Amino acid sequence: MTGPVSPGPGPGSGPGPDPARPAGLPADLSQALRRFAGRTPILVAVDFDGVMAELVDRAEEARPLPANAEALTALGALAGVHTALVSGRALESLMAVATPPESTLLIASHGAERRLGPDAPPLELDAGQVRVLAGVGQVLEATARRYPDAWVEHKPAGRVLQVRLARTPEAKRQAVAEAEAALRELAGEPGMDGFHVGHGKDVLEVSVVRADKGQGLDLLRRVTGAQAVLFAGDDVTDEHGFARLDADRDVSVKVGGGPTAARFRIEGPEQLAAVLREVAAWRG
Ligand SMILES: O=P(O)(O)OC[C@H]1O[C@H](O[C@H]2O[C@H](CO)[C@@H](O)[C@H](O)[C@H]2O)[C@H](O)[C@@H](O)[C@@H]1O
Repeated sequence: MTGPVSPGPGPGSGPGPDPARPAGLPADLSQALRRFAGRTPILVAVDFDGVMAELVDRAEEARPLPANAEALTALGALAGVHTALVSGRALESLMAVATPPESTLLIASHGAERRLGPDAPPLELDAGQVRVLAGVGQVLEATARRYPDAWVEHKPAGRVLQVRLARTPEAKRQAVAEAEAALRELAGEPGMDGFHVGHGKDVLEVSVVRADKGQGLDLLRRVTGAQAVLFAGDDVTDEHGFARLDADRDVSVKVGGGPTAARFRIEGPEQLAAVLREVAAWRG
């Protein structure tokens, strides 16, 4: 394993701005990216919805902003840089909307599914998990039927109540509250308590496999041998990832508003490419 590489010229080290470095990021983030880029190997891990891509009404219609996709692909081509998408989406759905290059490592279903090489072993559920998943699906479908434009997304290990299109904010809250109450009842039935409930942006997620993005990042750090990790995410589920980062050597970036443990913040997906390009520029 090699040590930190020479950081090269940067802010304050010359008479003017470095022409190779894109302008526009806050100075403290820029400096953190410079330190991050000076380690080898590094891992750049990015959430998909709300980070690589703008949020849209129908999950299957989300696409990465072209500038983000180009910048992540370019980073992944650099020596000593690993790239990853770390998403709550099912692996198949993530691959369909993100169309990442083969070199991009994929953590999907919040960590329950992964593609770390040419073959991604399929997620296998035991009979008990299959039964619980069916029960969860019935509960969420019953709720969705009562709310026009609510629908249920299927994943190999979970079901998601999608309420983004529900008519009013009150209808969204009520649909989620009803589903939670019905799930509590389900958990009281014999052998049916093996599920985990999480919240996201206009979604109620239920999984029969316990996994989170923090575990996903730990795994990526292990398999890549990364000396430092950058993780950018926008949702509450990404806080599990931020919590696993080291304040000194890693870089955590919250995308958009809301409380967070991340050290840095950018306004939205349209600012991500600048972050990625800056890492590439500091790597030289
Ligand atoms: O971890 P992520 O990559 O951010 O995935 C989290 C969830 O993303 C999807 O839902 C979100 O994006 C949809 C499309 O923009 C949007 O309609 C929805 O309201 C968002 O919550 C996906 O459908 C979920 O399964 C993921 O868990």
